Amino acid sequence: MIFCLNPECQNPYNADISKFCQSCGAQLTPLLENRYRVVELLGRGGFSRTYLGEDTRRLNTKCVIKHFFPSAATKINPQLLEKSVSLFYEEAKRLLQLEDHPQIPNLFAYFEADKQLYLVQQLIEGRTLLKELQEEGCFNQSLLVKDLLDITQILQFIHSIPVIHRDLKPENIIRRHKDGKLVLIDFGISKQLTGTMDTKFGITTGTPGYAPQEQMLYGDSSTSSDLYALGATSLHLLTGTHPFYLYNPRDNCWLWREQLQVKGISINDKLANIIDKLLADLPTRYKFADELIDDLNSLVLPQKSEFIPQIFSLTPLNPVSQIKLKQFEFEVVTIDGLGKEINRYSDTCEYFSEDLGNQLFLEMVYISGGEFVMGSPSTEKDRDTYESPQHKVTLAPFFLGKYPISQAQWRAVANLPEINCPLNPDPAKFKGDNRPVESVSWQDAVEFCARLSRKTGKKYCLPSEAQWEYSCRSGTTTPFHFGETITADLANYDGTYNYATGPKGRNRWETTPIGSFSLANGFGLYDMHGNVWEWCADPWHTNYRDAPTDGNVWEKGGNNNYRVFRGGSWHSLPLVCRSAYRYRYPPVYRYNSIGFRVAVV
Ligand SMILES: Nc1ncnc2c1ncn2[C@@H]1O[C@H](COP(=O)(O)OP(=O)(O)OP(=O)(O)O)[C@@H](O)[C@H]1O
Repeated sequence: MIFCLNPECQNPYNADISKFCQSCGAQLTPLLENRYRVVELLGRGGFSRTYLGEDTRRLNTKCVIKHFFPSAATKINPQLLEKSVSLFYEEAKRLLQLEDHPQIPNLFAYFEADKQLYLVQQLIEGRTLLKELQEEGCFNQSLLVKDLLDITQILQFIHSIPVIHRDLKPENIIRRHKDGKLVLIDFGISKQLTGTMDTKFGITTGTPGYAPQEQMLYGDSSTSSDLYALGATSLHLLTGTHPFYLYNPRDNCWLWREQLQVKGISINDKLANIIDKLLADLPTRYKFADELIDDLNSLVLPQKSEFIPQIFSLTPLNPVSQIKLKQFEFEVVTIDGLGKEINRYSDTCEYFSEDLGNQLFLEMVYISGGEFVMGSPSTEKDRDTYESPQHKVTLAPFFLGKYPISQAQWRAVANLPEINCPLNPDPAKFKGDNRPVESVSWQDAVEFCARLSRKTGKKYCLPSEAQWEYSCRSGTTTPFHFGETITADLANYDGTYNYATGPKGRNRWETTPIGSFSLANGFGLYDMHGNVWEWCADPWHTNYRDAPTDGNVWEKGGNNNYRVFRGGSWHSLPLVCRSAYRYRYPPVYRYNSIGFRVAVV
């Protein structure tokens, strides 16, 4: 069977031998790119058709083929057409960028054939939540809470990039048959948040009923708008009524409680409050996924168990104060706001080398103590409230890894006897002995430090947030240790986006060997911006109010369900690579963008 790709064709199924469609006469293409066979139509959207396909070079495994097909009105408007093409390309880019998450389809291919654009992605075998609702009826409370938690964790991941989905609704969530997990699809109007990007796309701004007003009317979207759409999705699943019909725009109020009453459905007050907060106006709405996760967890886990790290405690047998230090030379560069080099100098620092065996060494740089201002000023572009208030911190001297831990170093330590938990000796996605290790959780990193401490008799640990920021800034007060901006020639991040007035560059789509940029910061440390995020020891605090001023790990009042990481990664926007930027994940999460470097105190 050959499927006719003419979107207007009324009867697209043709016999295998046909060259032209027996219904519309269009020329037939048996295999796209000599590889992908279209089998049937799955759906049609604003500017594309989605087909079920087969990959003939992978034993005819099923896949999803999206065909860019703008409407007639779009085709005759060059500006609109150009924007639609770029959105289609962005969808492919987004899938590639997010493929690390198991609940987002992988991108298989993006290509042009016969002057038409196609995107091929992983088929998620399952049922959309809309279909499930239509076939099984309204969701009960406990299923809804479980599903909300699952989706919110996916949102937490995409928001950390930061990407906004902008079209969350039951049609775009599939429950995967094989494991019951939810998968988020259709990144067709998703948006990468950058401080410099125009928020008005001018094409499509979400689905009425699900997208909040600020997104529908002004094209403004944020992490909060996806959470609003999640609230509207909950209402649909709970009541079986499209959220469009549950809102009274004249009186600006929701009617979902009335609807539940009519249907004789009652829900827990806490869940009702969560839904209210998801659908609230901007200032009072949930802003971040993890606030919602905490509230949902309190519904499913009445006695919430916090993750208590078992940190290996040891009195150093081999205090670093007795180690004879060596010196190394390094080069430092400063750039102006346009990314042009304005200063280059050489300097020296002291360090010691830890012998890991087999000619493998871990270089630890001496960081002299001192005072610095932690956090970003309110004038810093794209800064977040998390980074405030700025406060003075005075630190004692310590040692910090010259580079993030490499895969060879990881393997050497992972093969040492276990202390608290097993370690995968080869977890990284981007293989290479000299590339940074990634796909390791905070818990794994703590175990690494414990094993290394036992082997060496020194007290290895993750740096505190204060130690990390002090080290990264190395005396600078600018957004990056390089200066007012950053360029893709100096660090590994998504250089197709720029910071402030800095230039755009390339996106490498993978980690780079540690130290490959050959430029250090003022303390002799490499790769502090980009390459891999680096776990810090601290639990999460939403701002620096009451933060300690001695640079130690800030345990008190912290949320142990999250641990902080810093510095940005190979797929980060430059704004999140800033010295002051901070983010967090549960201590058990592993992603191919997160690694760590170690400290010795
Ligand atoms: N990766 C996938 N796995 C399984 N089914 C999919 C996948 N992607 C899309 N589908 C199915 O195809 C339908 C249409 O796909 P999709 O939502 O991506 O496009 P659309 O809504 O038609 O287009 P637009 O991007 O314009 O919104 C979905 O509702 C879903 O049923």
